[in-house]
Amino acid sequence: MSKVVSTKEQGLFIGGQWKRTDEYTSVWNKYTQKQIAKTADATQQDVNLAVEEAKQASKRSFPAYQRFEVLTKAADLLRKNQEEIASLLVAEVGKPIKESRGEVARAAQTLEISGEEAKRIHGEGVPIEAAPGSQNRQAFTKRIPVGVVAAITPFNVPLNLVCHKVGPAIAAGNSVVLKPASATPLSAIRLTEILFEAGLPDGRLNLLTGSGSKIGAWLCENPDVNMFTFTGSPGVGQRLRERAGLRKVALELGNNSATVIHHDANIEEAAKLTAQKSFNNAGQVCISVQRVYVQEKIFDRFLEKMKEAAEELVVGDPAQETTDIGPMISETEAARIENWVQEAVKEGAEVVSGGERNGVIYKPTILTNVNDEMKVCREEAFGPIVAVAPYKTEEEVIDRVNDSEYGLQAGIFTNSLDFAMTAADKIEVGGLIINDTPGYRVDHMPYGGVKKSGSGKEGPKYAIEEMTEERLVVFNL
Ligand SMILES: NC(=O)c1ccc[n+]([C@@H]2O[C@H](COP(=O)([O-])OP(=O)(O)OC[C@H]3O[C@@H](n4cnc5c(N)ncnc54)[C@H](O)[C@@H]3O)[C@@H](O)[C@H]2O)c1
Ligand SMILES: O=C[C@H](O)CS(=O)(=O)O
Repeated sequence: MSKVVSTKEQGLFIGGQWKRTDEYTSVWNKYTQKQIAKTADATQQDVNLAVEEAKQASKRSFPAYQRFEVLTKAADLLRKNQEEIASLLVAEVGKPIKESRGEVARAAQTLEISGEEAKRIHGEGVPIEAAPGSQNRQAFTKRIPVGVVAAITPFNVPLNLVCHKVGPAIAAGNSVVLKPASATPLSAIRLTEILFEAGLPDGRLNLLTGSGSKIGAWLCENPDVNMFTFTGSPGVGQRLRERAGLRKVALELGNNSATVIHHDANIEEAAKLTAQKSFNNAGQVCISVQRVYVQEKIFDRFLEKMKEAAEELVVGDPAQETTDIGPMISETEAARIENWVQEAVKEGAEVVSGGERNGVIYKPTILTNVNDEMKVCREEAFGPIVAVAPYKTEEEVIDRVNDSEYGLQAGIFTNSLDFAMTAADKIEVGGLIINDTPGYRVDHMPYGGVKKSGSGKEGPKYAIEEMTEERLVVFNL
């Protein structure tokens, strides 16, 4: 059966073959609200077939150098098809074209780095002979692929975050059963085609589309899944961990990222970067700036500069080259954000900029006169809103940043080495970014949070460690 799917009804990809189903779900252009494709709805039988194909493939030889060749060729194919794939992201996410091109470029880097790391997987010698009575023994460790990795991914960065799971899993010698977000599955489907065009052996990647709750449950029920790697909301992640039992689970979850603007910061630069990273992808980014704490001496000047920067952003059609901010993933989500802002205003917050919705578009919104108990400060907004508040002392602001159930990344703009190093010791996050926002990420860095932001690290080198087991081998000579 051809691996090239119809342009309108996309099937499942199992054991190297595209498979049609009885039921399909529509995928919509998030700006025009027009149907752009239909994707297959997997059944439990499909899930079990995909896991079996993955399990059998994981037993077949696929040496590290071949894994390197496949992943680096796939990276090249992503770059070669960048415009086509970026257009897919514009349609299925509503992500502005210039940002979508950036995601394709980063996805290629993620696969390329994964390929390079495939050649660096190693154990270590163990000086077992140093133990009394073991002078005649030798020992070392080996890194062994876990086998079948179930990967479940979110809607907002649907290509690169799939690459952050599929790339390391393949690099480590595993097989993958991938379930992309139901709202944005098309880029994952295209990536699947590209990986097999690059020579990935049948069964090494199996793509299931359909209901997350159903497929998630069926994957948890299947004992041949050796590991789960999930990126998404904390509630779903926690439920998955509960159902996975004793199997490995890597969780990349939510955040309500804080940024601190200290009195010695470069105000213009901080305001521009903070505005950009508060509103890119319509704020639908796990490390989107949501809380901004500004030292009271510079509060008014910073707020004025941030308002200016926010109001320079072009809001509208994501297919236009000039657009900076496109629609949210759905009108329901845009209405939710509208309600959050209205609730904050009723509690005393002031709208400095934005505060307006037009269907799926919610304008970049800056709130002040907020308190730390408001929903816009306490929970994850995952939308184009940011709360800005003054602070007096370094001790106070560190406590306020830490007063959160989340801990993915935080940012501090300061030229004080002392403050920066104190924060590095005291701020409870997986990543602290000095003189930039928490929205900073490059794809080879260790990335992952604490508290309700999850557990485990991504970035190919680190994900590979989690997707392998370290086995000790001892020789009694
Ligand atoms: N930490 C990170 O790296 C990171 C990156 C991107 C997004 N996120 C988080 O993801 C969330 C937004 O993405 P979303 O709305 O797609 O998240 P979501 O949790 O609604 O869905 C994520 C994935 O899980 C699937 N799913 C839904 N219910 C499930 C269930 N019961 N069992 C198994 N799978 C299920 C969905 O179909 C989707 O594929 C935000 O909380 C955001 O912070 C985190
Ligand atoms: O949404 C969260 C993503 O992990 C941020 S990034 O696109 O990987 O930088």
